[in-house]
Amino acid sequence: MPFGHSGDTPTDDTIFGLIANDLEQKGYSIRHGALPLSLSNALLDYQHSISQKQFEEAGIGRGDDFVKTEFVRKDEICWINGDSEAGAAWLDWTSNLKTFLNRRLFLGLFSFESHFAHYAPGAYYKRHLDAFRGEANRVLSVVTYLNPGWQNADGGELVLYQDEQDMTGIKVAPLHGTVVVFLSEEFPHEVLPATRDRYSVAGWFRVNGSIDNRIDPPR
Ligand SMILES: O=C(O)CCC(=O)C(=O)O
Ligand SMILES: [Fe+2]
Repeated sequence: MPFGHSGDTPTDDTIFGLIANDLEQKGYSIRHGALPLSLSNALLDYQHSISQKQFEEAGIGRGDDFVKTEFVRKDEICWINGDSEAGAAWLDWTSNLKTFLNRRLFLGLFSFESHFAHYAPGAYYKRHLDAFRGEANRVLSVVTYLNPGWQNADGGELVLYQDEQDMTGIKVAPLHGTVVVFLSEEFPHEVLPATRDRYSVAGWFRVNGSIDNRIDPPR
């Protein structure tokens, strides 16, 4: 059981229950230590093993609308498929989360896409929403962080704003194993620059957006 739980760590269903309650009450959830440590470690090891050329500069939009906008974001990304053991275990964990949330909250989540992200020192992602034109079927965003030993002075916080008017937001340090989940269309957010490399996985659950009998075409 390579990515299982040791005796006194909470089970996935306990964590999923807490996330579901948060989503029901607030529309977002911030849970430290929610990702099993063995899975966080495996994802971090795997991310370090991916060669630089497999990472791409991140852009905005998809298909013909895709643009690289340095002004908006400066991270590098690598999409996750199930080919690696760590990637498969992550997709398994998020699939279980999806099933749990669909049962509890009737969200109708259908598919999931996710990528590793690397923010070099000074990199950022300006305030944005995750669901925009052509991607209105992104329903739920999930982010987890892979940064053992992160200090407050390292910066790199996610700032989650309650709505378009909120200019203060809630700051979340990108601590190893912290999981943040929020409704993609409701919460503007940004990533502040850090003084060290910042590693994460960002993903999105979508409802079924089938077009022309192509089932929920991916990005
Ligand atoms: O890394 C984070 O904290 C958030 C990343 C993000 O907002 C995104 O990739 O859309
Ligand atoms: Fe985002």
